[in-house]
Amino acid sequence: MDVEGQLVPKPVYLWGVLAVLTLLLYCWLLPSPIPGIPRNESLGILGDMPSMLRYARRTGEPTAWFREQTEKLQAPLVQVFLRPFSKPFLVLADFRESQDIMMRRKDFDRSRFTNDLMGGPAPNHHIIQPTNGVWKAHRRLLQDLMTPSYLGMVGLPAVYGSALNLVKLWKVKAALAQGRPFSARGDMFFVTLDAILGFSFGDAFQHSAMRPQLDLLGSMMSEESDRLNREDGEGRDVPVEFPEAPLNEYVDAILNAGNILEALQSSIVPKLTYWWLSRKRAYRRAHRVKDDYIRHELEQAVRRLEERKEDEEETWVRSAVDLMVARERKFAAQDGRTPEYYSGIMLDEIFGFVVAGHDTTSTTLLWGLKFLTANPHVQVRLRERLHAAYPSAAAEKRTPSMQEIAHTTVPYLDATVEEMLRCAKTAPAITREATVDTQLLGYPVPKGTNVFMLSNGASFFTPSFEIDESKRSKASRAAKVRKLDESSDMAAFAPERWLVYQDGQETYDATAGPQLVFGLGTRGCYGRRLAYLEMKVLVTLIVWTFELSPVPASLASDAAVDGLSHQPRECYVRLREVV
Ligand code: HEM
Repeated sequence: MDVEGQLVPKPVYLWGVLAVLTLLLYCWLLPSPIPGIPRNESLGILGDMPSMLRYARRTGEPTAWFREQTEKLQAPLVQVFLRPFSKPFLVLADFRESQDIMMRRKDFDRSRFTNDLMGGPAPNHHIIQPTNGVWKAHRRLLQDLMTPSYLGMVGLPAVYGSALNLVKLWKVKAALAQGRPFSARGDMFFVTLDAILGFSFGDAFQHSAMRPQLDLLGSMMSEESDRLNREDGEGRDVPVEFPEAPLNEYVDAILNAGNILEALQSSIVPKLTYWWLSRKRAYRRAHRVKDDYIRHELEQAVRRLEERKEDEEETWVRSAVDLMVARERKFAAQDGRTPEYYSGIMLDEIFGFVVAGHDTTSTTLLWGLKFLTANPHVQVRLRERLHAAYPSAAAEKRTPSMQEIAHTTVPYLDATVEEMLRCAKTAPAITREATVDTQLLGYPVPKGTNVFMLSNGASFFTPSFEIDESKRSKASRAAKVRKLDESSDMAAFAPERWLVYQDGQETYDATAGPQLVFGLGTRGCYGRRLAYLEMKVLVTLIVWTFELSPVPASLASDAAVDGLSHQPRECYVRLREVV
């Protein structure tokens, strides 16, 4: 006993209580795993976050970190802890199970993760909605935009026109570069931008990104070419750096308003990051200019619509915006309300086309150029098939016309584009959220758990993990899924994996390999048909017109960076005209 008759002095007692409380708090904050699902052991309260951030800083590819966890833990389903004090995220590396979740299961839906990302910049876009009445109402406005007839009427001219501009630009660049390589990044960015803006706003769209590039380079004199070659070094392998014309201010604003997504994508607290970034003057300005511009395009479309009679067919429609205002008028009449042509929904859905459809397509094409450059035999085979498919164009030494392309099927082209999409890993992970307590591969999955389904590892580029059939869902077991051939080199770029031969005929088979780049099921990519169209037209015109000659190894690295999509760090081409 001490002098005051206490067993333990008061300060010591208080320190003890504090220590116990701290310990309890620490234990409470520690990651609470889902029983049984493999994970990294001995994690602190920050979970896997430090490891993931270190990896992301070192490589620029956080999505590869996810793949590495499945490889390290040797399991098709693992759990990781990525946000402070939050539930685990599941990582699934199995094509068949991912297909099942997206195509058959009702207990998984759009993840709130998407809302964290897009909810700030585009709060009225359907991508953030669960599959409910609101989502359906938005999609009703866009209905038919991706039908073959609409794509033929609006999508194809927009894509073909911008592809022709690319060919023109590259002819000029090939002549100026005199056999030296140059970066294709800006050109792919511009050509896909024109395609999606032409699709969204129609042929009245004034602000092409490609035309100023053409004007700028077209005006360069031959002395300029000598200067470019002299200044940049004499070696055949030293890349030429071409000047780039600035973008129109509206186009620039649309892109800048979308660029914020890159910062949100890499943030561990995206909502807070959005709150902070959206206060910056540059962002507020870009957002305002972008909205003003879209409103202006909507006004033009409403004017065109009002020049039409009420009951007229939609044959006048020349852009996504035209179709949307026509639909809005129709639905408003059906519902007995005034049309809301300039609502946040209209603005965000149109903005969404550009954001969702531009970077993704441009990135996939950049990878595609790298794959073609590294695989000259694929170029040769594809060019042969194209010449056989368009004999008149080949005989007349001209580019295949838009109509010829629209009405011809070239299986080897389809296979090449599909293989580009697989190997590019443009969207290396698709996310879904459990809407109820459920099960995955035999493990309990609490409601609200997010699952990242990978397309950059096992069952895509390396053989699938062994999975006990009894652990799969009933629907998965019942579905007659084809066992994919995993005996060939899965990591290789080989369009042939998508081809089958029937009666000696080469045929493209979209189910012959694993593909998740567009997601799947009801919530799969809305714009995939437009993306295929763009890729087919651009790959056709590029391979028809140019040989993509090898570039030095120092310009051909596979390094990538995860932004809005999984982008190559560099993409150089060396062009030789072949028509
Ligand atoms: C190579 C090009 C493209 C890739 C790789 C791509 C990829 C994706 C992916 C992975 C998703 C999420 C799918 C899911 O959760 O299951 C998605 C959704 C979406 N994409 Fe694409 N996309 C591409 C082109 C386009 C284009 C050209 C457009 C528009 C014109 C577009 C519009 C959309 C929209 C609106 C959604 C949301 C669908 C919904 O939530 O219901 N995408 N895309």
